[in-house]
Parts: sequence; structure tokens; C-alpha cells
Amino acid sequence: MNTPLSRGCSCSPTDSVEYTALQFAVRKGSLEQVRYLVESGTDLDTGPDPALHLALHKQNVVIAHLLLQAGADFDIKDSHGDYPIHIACTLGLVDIVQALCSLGCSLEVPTIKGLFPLHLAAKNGHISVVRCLCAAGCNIDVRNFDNIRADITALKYGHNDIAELLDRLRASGQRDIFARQLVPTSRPALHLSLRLLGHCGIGKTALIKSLGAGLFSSLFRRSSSLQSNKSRPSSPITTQIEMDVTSRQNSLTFESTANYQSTNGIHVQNMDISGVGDITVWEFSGQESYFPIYHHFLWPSPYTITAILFSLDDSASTQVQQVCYWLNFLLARQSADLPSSEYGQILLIATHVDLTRAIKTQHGEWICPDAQKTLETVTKLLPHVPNLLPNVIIMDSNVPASYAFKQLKSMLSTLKQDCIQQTIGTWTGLLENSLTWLTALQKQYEQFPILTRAVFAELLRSQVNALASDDHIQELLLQLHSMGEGELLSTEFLLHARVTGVYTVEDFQASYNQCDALGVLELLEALDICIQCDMEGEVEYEFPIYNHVETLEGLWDPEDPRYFSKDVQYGGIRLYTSPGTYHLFQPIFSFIQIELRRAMLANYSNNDCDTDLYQWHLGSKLCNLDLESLITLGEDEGGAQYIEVKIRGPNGTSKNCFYFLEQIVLTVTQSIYRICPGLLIEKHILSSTELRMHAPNPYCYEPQYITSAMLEAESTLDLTLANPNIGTHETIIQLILFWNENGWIILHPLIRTRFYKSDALELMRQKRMCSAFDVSNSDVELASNIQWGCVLKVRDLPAPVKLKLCGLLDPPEPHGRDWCLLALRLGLCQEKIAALDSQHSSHTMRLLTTADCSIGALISSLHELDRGDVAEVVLRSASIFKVLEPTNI
Ligand SMILES: Nc1nc2c(ncn2[C@@H]2O[C@H](COP(=O)(O)OP(=O)(O)OP(=O)(O)O)[C@@H](O)[C@H]2O)c(=O)[nH]1
Repeated sequence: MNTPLSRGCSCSPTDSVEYTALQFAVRKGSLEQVRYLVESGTDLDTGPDPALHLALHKQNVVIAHLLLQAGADFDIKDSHGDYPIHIACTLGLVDIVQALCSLGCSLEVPTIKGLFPLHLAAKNGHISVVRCLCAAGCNIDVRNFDNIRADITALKYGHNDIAELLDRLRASGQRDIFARQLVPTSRPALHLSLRLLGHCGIGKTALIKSLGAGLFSSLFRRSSSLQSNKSRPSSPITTQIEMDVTSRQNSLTFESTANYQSTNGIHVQNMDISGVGDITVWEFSGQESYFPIYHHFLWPSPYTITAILFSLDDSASTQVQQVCYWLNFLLARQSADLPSSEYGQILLIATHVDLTRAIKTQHGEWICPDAQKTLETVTKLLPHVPNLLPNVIIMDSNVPASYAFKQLKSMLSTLKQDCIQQTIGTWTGLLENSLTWLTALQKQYEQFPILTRAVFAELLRSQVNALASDDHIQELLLQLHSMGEGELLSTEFLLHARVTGVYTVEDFQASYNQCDALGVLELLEALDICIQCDMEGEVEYEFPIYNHVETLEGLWDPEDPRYFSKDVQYGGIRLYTSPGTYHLFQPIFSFIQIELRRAMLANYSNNDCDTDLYQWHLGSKLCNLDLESLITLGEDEGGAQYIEVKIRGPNGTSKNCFYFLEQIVLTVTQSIYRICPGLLIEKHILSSTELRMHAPNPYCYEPQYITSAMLEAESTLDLTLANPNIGTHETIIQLILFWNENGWIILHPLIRTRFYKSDALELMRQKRMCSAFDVSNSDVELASNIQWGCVLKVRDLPAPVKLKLCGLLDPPEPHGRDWCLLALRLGLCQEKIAALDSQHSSHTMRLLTTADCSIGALISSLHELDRGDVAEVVLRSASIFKVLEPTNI
């Protein structure tokens, strides 16, 4: 029997005892009542079994903390002679033990049976409690009434880890050193980072080397630069960009042939820079295969400078293109609703100036108007980038002792002064020792420099500090993360990856025999690089990022008899990013494939239904029963990337097709928003007629066209849209609801009048109409479950759209056509407008989140204000419809 009694301390109180109101409330576990009684000043320690003891017996840590904070006596016994520390140690309530230790409770008190807190924790196998007691200075040699030490008790109950820990502390005599290492000092821990982004070969590594170089090495590095870099035209890496930045007719590719040592993944290091001091430098490799993990490390922080590098040796359009790419890449990964003060500064650095005809002033400053011109063009194209610094630093990245590096250092130094107060906790001996230890650890794990948290904790405890608790390790990891230590991900893996990207644990172990394969796989799964799946009974890990299987012929066979007649259902959508953002989908696609696999495992495979997901390089096919879908990454003739989702199903499956498509699109968009919460996504609708005809390039209805047409139409259900490809019209219900046109024509007056009412179906049934026509009951049910775009509320706009509108409407406009006039147009009274003015850093955001108006009304008001630019953003990115109650098929 596993009662508290059997575990060491005495049994919990019985019901025969009379309780006070507080004790009752504690026994009931009612936090509110306890809080009320505590606040009204009730006696906390009454009775043979005080409230604190009762809360601990109930393992109600929240109430126990409340009582401790309120001043409950922790140095009193209950009716069984137990102190609170006994109960907490027996039950393994480490937070409470921690709290009691910091309050100074006595650790050397025995229970009636002669067991000390250390014995109770050891007996019950609570190693974290043992660590906590030892760190708090308990006597590790204390003997119980049978003259037995706690390590022997631990051994007796099979807790060898505790016995080993106590043995080690005793033998090494290091217990006090470990304990002291955990005590916070008054020295703040460092928190300033420089992040470098840019294409391959742009000069990030060179810049970091120069930044860290002393005077002598700077002379040496200068000469190596001269030797190696005359050749930028045929330079080691050729990044191909053939784009015209003014239109969508662009293509940005990352093809590269490196003959220099390109950085693997993310290289993070803590540097001591002369004139600046300690800072963390994060170098993000320009190799595209690593981009899918960057969002984990590009969190917004006011104590960060993100430098975007571009080369003056590239053409002007390439420079602009690359800078825009990285700005969009960065902004897309930052949450849309943060105030700009939360973002760090963004700095542009122009490299390779030595390969241009630029001249230097006598102070060594490069004069290169082209660099500033690039910045100006970029700010025209992306006018609302928060905290973009107005000047470009122009440099030869290989020349450390130059004016440019002085500029950069002075900027870093200023920011560092600003942030010195902001700490990531305080410096501890543990942090200090861990930094030294990490250098050795990195060498040991050079080939695959990733450790799971569990392995890290184990190594740290065995090699640095045996008493570090989980909380200490958590804080330490945050500090190290912020200071930057280590190189994440190695190309070794990429080079040796299997073409299918699928590994068993054994395969993985064989490739990386020095690491704990399962642990690393778990970590990679947490980073969303792979996903565990069960393939024909064998556990495997799928890495879509390494899947290089080519598209198979016949995946969407036009001749397939199931989808061949004219009545079968076809439909689809394309997701685009907003104009001016290019190639942002490619790094996300492997994550989408992971999420598709996850959704398939969660939604479809449990109930034994016939489901299959086949994935290849930049494509997936998901089949469920008789429905098929194809999810692919493509590029239109204008060079814009899109993610396309096509669905098909046999006759009579329109409702299922609709929900299947909805579910997949939801999975895809949620995946995009998880990585890129700031990205504007547009949903274009594909011509179902052309999909049915298997036209190679079906017409795509743009969202602004559909939403404008909806605004003008009397009824959305009557809406027809012109398809110039085939010279006919398609109805919105064909395109979106997969409806057959004949059925619709007969039913539509009824549905139109009852459209938003859930009793539409009942009405149809009563009138016995459904069965007679092509449109089935379930189709009518579906129609009543949809709300069309223009009647949706403004608060339904996705967060990035709202943020974009803030950027456009917050700044004062020469003719006053800003948020304030918009609020008036939307019918807000003066008082409400004044409230918007005073309560929020962005007036527009406040307006959009509080105004109870429809998207249609917003668009009309914007047009009336002559703010077509803003209306265009809403038209492009607002939802075309919303499903009121999502249904699984
Ligand atoms: N002439 C000249 N050469 C440079 C400059 N910056 C970098 N290079 C050279 O360009 C090559 C590539 O530079 P890196 O700094 O390694 O490139 P990177 O940006 O780190 O590239 P990845 O690690 O692939 O992302 C090296 O041979 C550098 O010496 C510069 O400003 N002028």
C-alpha cells in the first residue's frame, strides 16, 4: 500500500477531527475560499492538524504556497508529530521543499519514527528533493534512530542514483562548492546579441572573424583578403538572382557552388570584442536547407541588432532583392502584435566594397552612394520595417581595423550600455563553470553538436555540479542560449542523408555512433525537423527536409476512372504571400509536410480508415477514403511562389470535399503562421472547371477580385466570376462549395432567404425538396454553416493583416486620412475615439479589435476615405468565407 504512512511520515488526519473553516476549505481544495479566509485574517495554525499540513497531505502546492506566503508556521508538528518538511520530502513536493529551505526551516528534525527529511526523500526516491536539501546545507551524514545514513536507506529501497549522489558528495567534499555555485551574485548576466543574416558568401563569417580580431591579426587578415578576393565576379559562391524587383516577375534562388568553408546551420558564439566587451554573435548560414529552423532562434528582443548583409559586388537589383528577402524573412517570423519597442534594431551592412570603384575619405570611410541607394529602394518597397537603421555600414569584411568596424563597434557599445540593466537573471558560479565546461563539451560533440536536454542535464550534473536542480538547469540553458554557445546542425547529416529522408533509430545510430540516437531524434522532433511515424509496424523518423524523391508520374491521373465523369468534384486553392515577398514558402514547406503527417496520424489513422500520405520533394498526396488531395509548392510564370492544394472526389461527395480541403488548408495555414506569424497570406481560388479538365495552368481567382465582387453582388450565392482562360463564368458555389450547378438553380431562392439560419436544412426537409434534386441534405447543411467574407467582423482579420493596417493607418497622413477619420466613418462617437487615442500604442490596432463592424463596411469606408492602398490590403488578405462550426469528415 502506498500511503503517506507507508512512505515514511504519518497518516493523514481522519474525518473524526473537528475542523475550522480554513481547514475545511483546504481539505476541499478551494483556493478561493482559502484566499478569502486568509485575507480576512483567520488563524492559520489552529488545531492539531494545521491547514498547511492538510494542504501538503492533499499535495495542493498552490494552497500550501499561499499559506506559507501568508505566514503559516512551518516549524510546528501535526497530530502525528510531522513537520511540513517531512510531508513535503515524503511526497516529493520539491517546490515546497525549496520554499521551506529558503524560509529557513530546520532540516535536522526527525519524525516520531526517527527519520530525517533526507531519509524520507531518499526512501521515496525523490532525487530532486535530495539535491535541494543538500544544496540547502542539510547534514548528509545524519543517521536515523536505527543508526542508518540516508544513502543506505536509498540503497535499501532501490534508489541507487540517490545513493550515488550522496556518496559522491561525501567522498569529494564538494558539497559546499556546488551549493555556493548555485547562489546568485549581484553581477548581471549578459544579454546583447548580434545576429547576421545574408546569402552564402556575402561575408558573415569574414565579418565575425574581423570583429574578433586584434591589431596583429588584423594586419594578417588584411593580406589574406587581398589574396583571396580579387575574384568576387567568379567568387566562391554564385547566388543566382534574376529578378526585377518592381513586379512579381521574379525568381530568387539559392543555388550555390561553394569552394570556401560555408557555415553549417547556426553558429553561435560568445565574443569578447575590444571596445565593446562580451556579446553573443549568431551567424545564420546562407544555405537554404537550414532556413526551416531559423524561426526557433530569431525571436524578437530589444537587445539585439540584426545585421542584414549584402554585397556591393552584386547588381543593384540583386542587392535590393536580397535585402528585401531577409527583411521579409525576419519580419514574417516575428509575432504580429508586438509593439515595435520589443523588436531589436535592424542594420544593413554592405560588403565587398573593395571590389567596387568606391573611394575612401581620409578617415578611411568608404564613399559609396550605391549602398545608400539600395537602402532607399528597400524602404520604398517595404516602408514600415520597424527599427530599420537609416544608415548602411559599408565595409570590406576582411579588414578589421577599418572605419566600418569602428562604426559597428561603437553601435554595439551604445546598445550594450542601454541594455546592461536588462538581465537574464544574475551571474552564478554555475554559469561561470558551465561556460568553461562547454568548450570541452563542444569538442567532444563536434560531429553532431546537438544534445537533448536530458543528456545535457546528466552531463552537467556529473561533470559540473551534482546539485543543480531542474530549475537551475532551465535558467542556465536560457542564459547560455542568450549568450550563444555552440553550432546547431551540421551539413554532415545533409550530405549523408537518405534520399527518402526516412530513418529508423538504428540507421540513425549507425550514422552517429557517438551520440544517443533516440535522444537526438527526440530533440530534432521538438525542433520540427523530423516526425516519428509508424511505417508498416516499424518506428521510423521522417525528415521531409532531406526528402529528395522526385515527383512520380501518375499521382494525379486524369484517366483514373473514379474521377473521370463530368459530375465528379474538383476544387482547389493557392496560397500566396503578399506581393513583394518572394520565396518565403520554400523554407516552410518541409514543416508543412511534418504537420500534414502529424494531422494524418492524429485525425485519420486511429479509426482504421483508409488513409494514406505520400510525400516527396516539395509535394504531398493525402488520400482519405475516396477523396484525394495534392499539396505542392510551385512557382507561377511571374516567379511568385505558392502552395497549391487540390482536391477531387467522386460524384456526391461535395460536402466531404469541402471539409477535406478546409482541413488541409487549415493545417497548411496554421503551419505557416507557426513559423511565420507575421506573414500576409492570400488565398486564391482555382477554377474547378479547369481542374476537372486537367488544364496545365488553371485560372486562379484573386481574393481581391472575389471580395470586391461579393461586395457588389446582391447575394453571394448568385455570384458568378469570369474565367478568361476558358471564356465562361463559374459560380462561387461551384468554386467553393463543390456544388453541381443544376441543383443550385432550383434550390437557391429558398436557401438564399434562409442562408444564415441553421434551420435551412429543416425547412428543406419539411418541404421535401432535398431528395428530389441534385443538391443533397448535407450540401444544404454545409451552405448554412458558412459565413461569407464581407459580413465577417473586422476582428476576424488575421493578426498580420491588422498589423499591416496599423503600419498604414497609424502614421499621420497629409490629408488626415488615418485611423481617426476611419473611426469616424465607421460610426464611432467622439468619446470612443478619444478612448482609442489614450489607451493603446497603436490606435489602429485598438480600433480594429474593438470596432463591431464588418469587413465589407471597413472596405467601403476605406474607399470613401480614398485609401485604396489600405483597402487593397484588406481585399487581398481577408478571408473569403468562414466555416461556423468546423466538421470532420
Ligand atoms: N573582397 C572581399 N571578399 C570578401 C568580403 N567579405 C567576404 N569575402 C570573401 O568571400 C568569401 C565568403 O565569405 P564568408 O564570410 O565565408 O561568407 P558567409 O556569408 O559566411 O557565407 P555562408 O557561411 O555560406 O553563409 C570568403 O572567401 C571571404 O574572404 C569583402 O568584403 N570583400
